[in-house]
Amino acid sequence: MEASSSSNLSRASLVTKCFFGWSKKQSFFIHQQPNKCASQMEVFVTSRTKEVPDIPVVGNEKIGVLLLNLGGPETLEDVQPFLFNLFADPDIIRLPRLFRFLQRPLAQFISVARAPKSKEGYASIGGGSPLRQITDAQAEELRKALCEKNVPAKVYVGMRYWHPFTEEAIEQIKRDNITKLVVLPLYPQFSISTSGSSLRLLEGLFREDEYLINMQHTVIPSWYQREGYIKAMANLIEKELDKFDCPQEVMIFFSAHGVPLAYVEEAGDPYKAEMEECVDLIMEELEKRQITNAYTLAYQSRVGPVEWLKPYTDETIIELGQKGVKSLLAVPISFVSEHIETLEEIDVEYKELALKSGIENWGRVPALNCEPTFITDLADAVIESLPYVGAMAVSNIEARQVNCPVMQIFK
Ligand SMILES: C=CC1=C(C)c2cc3[nH]c(cc4nc(cc5[nH]c(cc1n2)c(C)c5CCC(=O)O)C(CCC(=O)O)=C4C)c(C)c3C=C
Ligand SMILES: [Fe+2]
Repeated sequence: MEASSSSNLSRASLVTKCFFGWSKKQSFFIHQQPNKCASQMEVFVTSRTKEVPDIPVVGNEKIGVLLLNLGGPETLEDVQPFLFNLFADPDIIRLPRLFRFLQRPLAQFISVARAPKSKEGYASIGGGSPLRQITDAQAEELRKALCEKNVPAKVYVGMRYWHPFTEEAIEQIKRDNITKLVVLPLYPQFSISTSGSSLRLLEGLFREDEYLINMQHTVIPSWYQREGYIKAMANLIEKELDKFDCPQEVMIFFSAHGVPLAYVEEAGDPYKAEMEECVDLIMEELEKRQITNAYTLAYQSRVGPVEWLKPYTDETIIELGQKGVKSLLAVPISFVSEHIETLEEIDVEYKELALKSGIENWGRVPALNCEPTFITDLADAVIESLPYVGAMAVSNIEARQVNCPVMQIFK
């Protein structure tokens, strides 16, 4: 497994390089904004991190942690410009170099076409994404956990497609004169389309900026293997299983956000391999607790006409119903916060489909959000990465698997 994911990684870096290269236009200015007043547009650091006026100093160092996340529309008015930012990302719609000039017109077209359906979804979960609020809360809990472990640090939130944008967090990091930075994508498993996209953006920002290029930093590329994270997931699953009348008869249904198949098969995205290993590790942890339920992994949320990772969640639910499975526990596995795809797609659409397909008992494991074991583990991940701050990885393969500087991820 390790050897094959290593070769995938080196292939990934080659293919992403030749497909995308780097475009300066990709940075800050691509973000589309709805018509907002200036004061709204200027908000960029989380309100919670703002409440901490002084940056803690350790020796001569000011430590920062940058949490990278996707971002989500906060109002229905934000939905179309948020979708534009998402589809304008060459790591989301991968066009051959020759057709790159079509990226933004295509993003405009797709975002306008998709907005009504997407708005319906956001309307049904209260009119916007909870992602900013949850990520801010995670940042604050992480700051407290680090402080309790005697590592005072300021925690920043940088979103890829909506406020607070990564570029804005970086500007604040510079204003705060942070001297050591740990970059932590809030995605347990690495995908070109998520952590990869955010890190590519950072790479461009660092390359162009004298302060950043000299700032000591490290990246934690993926962390699904961490014991604390695995235990936190197992705890949540165990607790939800106990709510069923016959817990041992429940099928544990891991549902991960999909990616187009070509990401894995052509671009060498390690996402599928990391996802499968992650599920194995969680099941091993459950087995240690004498929980030996049947389980399966499927992929949800596909968009557009191309083939995505299979099996698809909806088709698998129907098949399980046909096979006579009566109890299902859905486990969202690729993302650590509640979001539209847990609150709407799983809780409403898939639940309805399951009940129609003959499944009688349905449950869903909540996202980790600010679960204390999880936050403590994130704090440990940050602390363990500190010795790597400023250190170079030996190879670019190593750079995608261990802590390393941004510049080495796509080397
Ligand atoms: C690990 C998680 C995610 C992967 C991998 C991922 C890939 C991916 N996503 C799209 C298209 C869309 N994603 C949308 C929302 C969305 N995606 C993720 C996570 C992953 N995406 C999250 C957490 C969210 C929701 C944020 C929120 O507002 O709560 C959307 C918008 C919603 C919708 O219209 O359905 C789109 C579109 C692609 C194309 C892709 C891989 C190439
Ligand atoms: Fe997505």
